[in-house]
Amino acid sequence: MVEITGAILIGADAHPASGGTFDAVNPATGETIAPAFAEAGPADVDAACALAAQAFDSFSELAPEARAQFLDAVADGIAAIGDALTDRAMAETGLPRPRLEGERGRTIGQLRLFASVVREGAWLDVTIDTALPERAIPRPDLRRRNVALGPVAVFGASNFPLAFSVAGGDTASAFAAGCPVVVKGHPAHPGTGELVARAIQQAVKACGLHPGVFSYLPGTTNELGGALVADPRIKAVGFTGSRGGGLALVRIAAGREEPIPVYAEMSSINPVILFPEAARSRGETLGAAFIQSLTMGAGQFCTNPGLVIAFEGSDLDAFIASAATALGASPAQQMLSPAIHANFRKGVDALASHSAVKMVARGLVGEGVNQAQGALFVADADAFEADRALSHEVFGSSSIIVRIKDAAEIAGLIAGLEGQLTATLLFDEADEALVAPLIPLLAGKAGRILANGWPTGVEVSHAMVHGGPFPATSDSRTTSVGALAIDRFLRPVCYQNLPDRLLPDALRQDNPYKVARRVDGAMTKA
Ligand SMILES: NC(=O)c1ccc[n+]([C@@H]2O[C@H](COP(=O)([O-])OP(=O)(O)OC[C@H]3O[C@@H](n4cnc5c(N)ncnc54)[C@H](O)[C@@H]3O)[C@@H](O)[C@H]2O)c1
Ligand SMILES: O=CCCC(=O)C(=O)O
Repeated sequence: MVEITGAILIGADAHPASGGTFDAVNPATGETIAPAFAEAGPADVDAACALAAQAFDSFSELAPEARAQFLDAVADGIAAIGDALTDRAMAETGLPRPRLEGERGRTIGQLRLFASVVREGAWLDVTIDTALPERAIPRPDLRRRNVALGPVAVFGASNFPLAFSVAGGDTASAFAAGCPVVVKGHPAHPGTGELVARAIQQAVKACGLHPGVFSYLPGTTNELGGALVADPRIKAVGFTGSRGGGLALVRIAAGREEPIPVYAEMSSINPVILFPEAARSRGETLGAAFIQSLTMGAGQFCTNPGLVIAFEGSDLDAFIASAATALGASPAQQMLSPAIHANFRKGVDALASHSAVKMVARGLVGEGVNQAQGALFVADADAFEADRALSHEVFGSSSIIVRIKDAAEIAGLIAGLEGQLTATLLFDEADEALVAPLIPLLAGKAGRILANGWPTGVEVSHAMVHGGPFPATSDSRTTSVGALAIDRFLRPVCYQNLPDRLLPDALRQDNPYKVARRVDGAMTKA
């Protein structure tokens, strides 16, 4: 059984606290959970980054099969922790067991997906333009492959303590690319973080890798995160969390002597557009389904549907009545931390006291501390457009329904929105003439467009995009979930006229990795 000691894990070592400590807190009781956790400091950042830099050359040039085996070993290690992991995560986050078991499965599946991506080799993007010495202007032999960027700093998210944390999508995709990782642990689940970090540490050892491939820095301070991003040996950053936190890291990264990319996933209200025929034919059913999505995980999903745009009238009234009934009967839910609960309360109170907004339902009041009582509001389109604050994310189960008079208003509302992770269209066939012209507009605003579904519940797959224009992310060209996430940590290098014996294995004539290649413009099979 893996023990939680509160240590800082740097490479193969575990360092007890030498400076301050902090406590894990059970958000359901407010009680601290032992042990005390070491606050990592600047010397730990320095040591972790130095080791990561030393590990880079060997890890980044590892054969794909060996790196895939490492990812599989991390997955196996997390599975082997068993109930101790979900028990600790429940105590630290207040999330229910089935949710955490599902999230553990997703985390393990995500690591295995990246193992398969690494094995398949398309990420290398091997491209060969053979020499044309007889051409009027001779062409040299040109061979391109992708290489890893360098050590990556990962900031675990509070709301997915497994799938978006220590061994979450950022870490898995950085490892897959060949980048050592230094994780700044989220202070709301330090014990969960340490259990996973120790599983990674063991996988590094079992696979015979350089210990600097992974380090774990627990801590509460902004200084710790800032120092990590500022360290010159870090070459990219993965982050999921608040807009303020993400932007602070973007600024630090941009202000370095060598600026580096920050892939921050921050804030989204995930607009849903309800079309007239769908509202007429199944408004009541949709109202109840909306509340299920809204209240999933106490609304602490970045994909939470925080805005519904719908045509005013009796069908919308039926949708609202059904949603209000469902929300009115929905129990209060535990939130992740006192700070997140306080933020939620502040956001809901601001909407509740807004003169142009009407509250139509609240969820049931909770018994314990840090419980989210869902909230549903209605406003008219002109009021919504007049105050940008109404379109800011309220992290938790709060949503606003915006009434429009006609279809002409939708384009203006969409244009006024900030960038989003998702945009959802609820329509029947008879609505399609209204839907079609909006699809290009939504593609300009969001990373994923859904038809007749709900945005919560992200599939981890090859085609998934969990990204979008600012402030959904700080870089809309990519995704933090799914196979494409590996591209964030790669860069292309072209080798011109190198003799075969000096080429990296991926580019050699005999194709030792057996990967598909583009040769003289045409794809060849592996
Ligand atoms: N949209 C989302 O997916 C999402 C997810 C989680 C949290 N949030 C929002 O963020 C709020 C706070 O939650 P959180 O603690 O998870 O996010 P956070 O952004 O406050 O913290 C995330 C991580 O970044 C670090 N960090 C934050 N600000 C920093 C700074 N200025 N410099 C260096 N490091 C910094 C923190 O220590 C932590 O490790 C929530 O109430 C919610 O509003 C949004
Ligand atoms: O909170 C961000 C991720 C949301 C997600 O992964 C999901 O909806 O499944």
